[in-house]
Amino acid sequence: MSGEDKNATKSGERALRITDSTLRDGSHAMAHQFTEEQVRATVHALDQAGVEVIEVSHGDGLGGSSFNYGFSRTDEIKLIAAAVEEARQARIAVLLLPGVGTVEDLKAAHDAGAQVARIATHCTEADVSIQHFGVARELGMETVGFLMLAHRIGPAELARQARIMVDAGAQCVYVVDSAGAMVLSDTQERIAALVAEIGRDAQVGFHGHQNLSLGVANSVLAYQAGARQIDGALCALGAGAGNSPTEVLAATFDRLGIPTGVDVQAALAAAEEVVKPYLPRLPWTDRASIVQGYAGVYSSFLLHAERAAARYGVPAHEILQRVGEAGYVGGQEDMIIDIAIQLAQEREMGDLAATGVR
Ligand SMILES: C[C@H](O)CC(=O)C(=O)O
Ligand SMILES: [Mn+2]
Repeated sequence: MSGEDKNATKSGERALRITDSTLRDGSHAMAHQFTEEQVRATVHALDQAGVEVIEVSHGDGLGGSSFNYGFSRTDEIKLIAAAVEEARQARIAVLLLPGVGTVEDLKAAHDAGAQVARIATHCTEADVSIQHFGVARELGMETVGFLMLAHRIGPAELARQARIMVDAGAQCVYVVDSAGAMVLSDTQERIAALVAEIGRDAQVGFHGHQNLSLGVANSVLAYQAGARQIDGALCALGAGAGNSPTEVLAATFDRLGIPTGVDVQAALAAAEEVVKPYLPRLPWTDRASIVQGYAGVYSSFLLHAERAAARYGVPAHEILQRVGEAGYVGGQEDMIIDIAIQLAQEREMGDLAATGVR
C-alpha cells in the first residue's frame, strides 16, 4: 500500500486519523479490569463520535493476561467480539507484542472480527515483528507498526527500524513515546526522519503519553512533521499519566482547522458521560508519573511500581527513577520488585547506621 490514506474518502476531507486506545492503553490504568458493559458503552460512544479505529486488547497486547503483566477480568477475545458487535462504522484494532502474544492470538482476534493489527516491538527490535506482519497481511488485516520507547534511540536509527517494519508489510509505523519523555523537537525530528525514510510507502503515526503534559502538543507537532495517524484515549485513560486525550485532540485539531472526522461534542460527551463515571481514578501527572517522563520509564510500569512501593515501604518515584537509570524495557516488570527490595534494604542499612548499630 502506498503512503496515501485509503480511508481518507470515508470522512470526506479528513487530514489525519485518530485511533482511540481507551480500551487497550486504558487497560493498564484499569489494572486490566474492563467489563464487557464498559467496552460496549465506550465503543458505542466512540463509534457515534466518528472515531474510525478503536483498539481493544489487554494493556500489554494480545496474550498479556498473566502473572507478570496482570490478569484480565474478562477474556480479551470476548471483549473484542463485543466491540465488533457494537461498532457500526469503526474498525476494531488489536495490539500484539511478539513474544507476549503469538500469531495464534492474532488469528483468534481476527476470527472475532478485528480488522487492524498493531504490532509493537521495542524501538531497536523491529525484526521480531516480521512474521506477524506477514500473517496479518495474509489475513487481510490493516497493519500498523509500533516502535516503543522511541525516545531511547535517535531519529536515523528509528527510521531504519521503521523501514524493517514496512518491508515486512506495515502500512503505517508509529513513533511511540511510551515514557511520555519526548519534548517537542524530539517528536518533530523522529517523525520527520520516518516520513523521509518510509513516507513513499507507508504512513507515519504518533502515540503520546502525558507524563510531561506534552501528549497533545507533541501530537500537533507530529502532524505538522507529516504524521497522519495519531493515538488518543478518552479522559486520557492510559498508562502513566495517561495518553493524549482523544477529546482534546479532536478539539485542538478542529481549532487548527485540521479535519479528523471526529465530532468534538460527541467526543466530549463520550469522555464525560461514558468513561469518566467508570474510572477508578483519573490519570494524573503526579510525582511518580512525572518521574516516568523525566527519567524515560515505560508508562505501564506505574501501577507495578505503586504496588511494589506499598509492599516494601519505599516511594514509587524512587523505584521509577532507578528503573529509568537501569534502562529497563517492557517485559522486565519483575525488576521493579528487585529495585524496591534494594531500596528497602538501603533504607534499613541507613536507619541502622543512623542509630549506630553495626
Ligand atoms: C504495551 C505498551 O503499553 C504499548 C504502548 O502503548 C506504549 O508503549 O506506549
Ligand atoms: Mn502507550
